Amino acid sequence: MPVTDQTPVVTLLEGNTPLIPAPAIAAQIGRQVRVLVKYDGLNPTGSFKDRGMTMAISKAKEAGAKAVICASTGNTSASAAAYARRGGMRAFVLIPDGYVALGKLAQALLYGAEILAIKGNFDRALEIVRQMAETYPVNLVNSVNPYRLEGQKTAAFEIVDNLGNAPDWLCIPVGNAGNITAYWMGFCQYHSLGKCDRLPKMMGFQAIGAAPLVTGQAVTHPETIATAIRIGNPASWQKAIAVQTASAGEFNAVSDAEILDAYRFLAAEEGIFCEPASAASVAGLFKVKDRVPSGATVVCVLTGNGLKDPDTAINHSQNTFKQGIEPTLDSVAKVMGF
Ligand SMILES: Cc1ncc(COP(=O)(O)O)c(/C=C/C(=O)C(=O)O)c1O
Repeated sequence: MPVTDQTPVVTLLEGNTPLIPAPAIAAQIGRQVRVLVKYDGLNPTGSFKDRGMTMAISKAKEAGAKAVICASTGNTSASAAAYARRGGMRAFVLIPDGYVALGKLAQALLYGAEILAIKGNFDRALEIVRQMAETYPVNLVNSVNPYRLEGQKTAAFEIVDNLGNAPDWLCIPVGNAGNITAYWMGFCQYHSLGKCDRLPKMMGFQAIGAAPLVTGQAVTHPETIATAIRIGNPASWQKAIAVQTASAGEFNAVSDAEILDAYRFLAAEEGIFCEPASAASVAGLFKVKDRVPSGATVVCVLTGNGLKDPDTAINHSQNTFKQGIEPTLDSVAKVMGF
């Protein structure tokens, strides 16, 4: 890691998230395919961003920064705020007004972020914060900051440490494309250290309404219910293409309906509540399941905790609950069907 004894360590003990076997997903594929999910929603602020933020904020503090800035669809702003405030710095966050999930807004507010909700999307916000960091004394902590990727690559380290090798396939949701780039960095670094004797096929998935890496064209008005990946012009576009080429990987698109089906399946069949964007990795695996080699080991990255987006959970749950039940044993037993 690019740190020295002089680097202050701003940490919330992020990382070391569980790699959970997913037998119900594997059963949908068959052919002795093994599926595990890397549940990075269990990081301190509830998403994988913490891995990169501990590094970016520690290095910003080392450089004497007094303030950091980021554009965000929500998770970056929550994580930047938590770590910057812990590091004694101000955190300015630009978010697309009206398109940030409730939990993420709650976090940014409570962590003390200085929130600027712009009348534009993430891509426009990113353009502005890049100009801000060039003009004013604020340190940019979006994933164009290389220290973010250096932190996020640790998830790949953990997967290899846990499996004893790299998986055959890695399925991951893609927005700004920093995370897929970071995972590949981690697998390659571990491979060069002899910690694994293979590299995974990197399978990136985008929402159909926000899939520039699939179509090859930037999307001016990206739209998807998975607001975390509602991004039309990925900052790490070229790096992601390089990962696709080097890993013989693919970028595929999944519909919002497919994302929501996988989102509900993960919760109701595996007991794992992730946010909609994260479920794109499983929706994508389901979509290409006939092409998974028999006996392969597949890891799907679940990038954010489901609690981040309670509105989508309530509005798109296919579950209901009965109300106004009389508070007696008989009434309850009757409703339960006894
Ligand atoms: C849950 C979740 N899953 C996947 C992604 C895509 O990762 P990248 O491909 O590295 O962008 C994001 C990204 C969110 C932001 O970009 C932000 O928070 O500003 C996310 O929050």
